[in-house]
Amino acid sequence: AEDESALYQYANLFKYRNDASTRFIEKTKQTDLLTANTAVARVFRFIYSHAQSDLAEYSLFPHISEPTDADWNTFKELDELYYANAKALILGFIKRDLDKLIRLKKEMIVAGNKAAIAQVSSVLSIVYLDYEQDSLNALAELLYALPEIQPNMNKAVYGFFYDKELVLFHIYWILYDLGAYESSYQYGKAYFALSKETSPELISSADYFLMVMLASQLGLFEEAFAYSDEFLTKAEQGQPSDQLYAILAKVVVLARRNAPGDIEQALKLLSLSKPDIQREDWNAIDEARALAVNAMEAGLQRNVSKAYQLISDLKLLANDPAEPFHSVDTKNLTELERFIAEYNLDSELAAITSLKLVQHEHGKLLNALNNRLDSLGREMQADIELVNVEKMKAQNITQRQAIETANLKTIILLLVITLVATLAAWLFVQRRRTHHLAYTDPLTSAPNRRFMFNLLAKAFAKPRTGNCIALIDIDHFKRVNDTYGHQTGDEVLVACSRVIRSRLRSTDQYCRYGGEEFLLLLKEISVPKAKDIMDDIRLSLSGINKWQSTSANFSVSFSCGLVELSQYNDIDDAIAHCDKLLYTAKNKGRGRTITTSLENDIVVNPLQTV
Ligand SMILES: Nc1nc2c(ncn2[C@@H]2O[C@H](COP(=O)(O)OP(=O)(O)OP(=O)(O)O)[C@@H](O)[C@H]2O)c(=O)[nH]1
Repeated sequence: AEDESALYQYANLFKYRNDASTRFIEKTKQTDLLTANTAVARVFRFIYSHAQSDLAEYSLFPHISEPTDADWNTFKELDELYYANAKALILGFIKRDLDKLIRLKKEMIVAGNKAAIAQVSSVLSIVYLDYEQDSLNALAELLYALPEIQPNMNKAVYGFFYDKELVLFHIYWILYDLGAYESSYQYGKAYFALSKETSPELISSADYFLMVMLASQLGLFEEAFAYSDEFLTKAEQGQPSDQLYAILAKVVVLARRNAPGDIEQALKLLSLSKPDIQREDWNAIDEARALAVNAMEAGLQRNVSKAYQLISDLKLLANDPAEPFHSVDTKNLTELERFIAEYNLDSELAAITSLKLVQHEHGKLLNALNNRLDSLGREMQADIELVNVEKMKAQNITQRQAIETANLKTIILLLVITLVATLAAWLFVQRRRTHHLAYTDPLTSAPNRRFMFNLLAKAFAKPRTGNCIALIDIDHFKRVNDTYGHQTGDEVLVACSRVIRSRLRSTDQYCRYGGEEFLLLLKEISVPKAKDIMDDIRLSLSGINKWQSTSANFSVSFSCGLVELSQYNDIDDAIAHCDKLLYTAKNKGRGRTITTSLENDIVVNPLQTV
């Protein structure tokens, strides 16, 4: 007969499954796992035989085969949660059958068993993470599981049941890997807070290191120092490499805070932690320690090339399979490298500015992602309700087989689509921004010379009859600056650009050509018509006499040279002649347009009150 208390005892063995065979067998002998002929025992024997291949030798049942559907049905009726876990472990880690695992999750959704769904989701997340290298889907599953998964209150079944600490831990690291540092820090905080209560021994040195790096990077120095001090204390009982990283982490916090005396203290910490024995006696750890300490020292002293060299030597050492390093070392080293780069960018204002720009966009992208993620965790209830509605509908029309839980797939798909779309949008914005910066005048938002020359080159490439260019220069602009100040001068330039833009036809183009000069390209137009447009612009501009930066009322005019392109061999000739005509316009009293064919000019509105 099936026995519920046996379940607990079998699950209890999970944590010994990788121990030496004798110890594991000794533990199993304290239960009836090796002798019971029940469905549950068969399932557990199958699970444990995977890690302990000689299990059959000790069992009454020398043939250990995969549980049958009948076994699973019996198991499920006995306890749904244990059933879901056992099956998920087999499908996820022994069979590695992702499709069946997803089907198991759907089965639990149909059953409305939240605890079981959370467990299957957790197993799914690890499968995505470890076997599929798919951290996004892993993240989706973890966030899905998070609201319903329980903290590790019962260490006896640790491992067989996934706990909230583990889920938070994975979210913390995945978000960090995705570059979502702020969210990573938030989940890290939750992970630390919970684990300190339930299982502080499971918080690793790498967890601490990252937490200190994240807090300090986010400027949360109080928290950073708190984590750093805990790390130092904990590292005292740890490996020499733990102690080293604890010191390096503290150095980073000091350097990032950079209060008076911080750098000195950081350098002192570094010099104290250099290996003190003779170089000939160094082992790999000493070597690594010296490299790391010297790299940080060089970084703090702004000797960047030396720092990078040392870090790269260190990475070589850490990647050497012969040496006793963890894989996390490489991750930690990347963090250190990032810190040194960031610290030394200080002197390069330009680089920092552009970096900030990028980070700003990056921030927006991550916000979008974070928002999507926040809502994901709350989807489980919706899924269950949806399935219930579907189930009722299906019962009504006696089509029970048509219960679809496509919603699950939709969530994950949506997440991926959102991410890809925001990434694409971000890249697009970046490209647009670069393009915009390269081709736009920042003051007037008019296209710049470079942009115009591209267009002019094209205008010259085609038969160019009927295309005109006009060069505009604001009259007595220096006086505007001298009388009302540069800010007002700027305002006039912006107004002028705006008027030009509003008066041009859609086929025309213009640019800010120089200080107070604008160059216009007017397509398929006669010289007199083009001149009309210029007069129209001048008239509109003369109507503007109120300014934000001054209470004075005045308006400005401009002089203009205008030519038709077909008369010239290249752009330079055309512009040079245009400039000459502009000069003539200035000499003739300003406020007019001079063309080759038309010498008549109307003074519309010379500068009135300046
Ligand atoms: N406020 C402001 N002034 C600028 C800018 N670019 C150039 N200037 C000023 O524009 C003025 C141009 O003056 P000038 O070329 O001497 O000629 P003008 O005063 O316009 O007189 P005419 O062209 O002879 O009518 C200079 O004083 C420049 O400092 C700008 O972006 N903002």
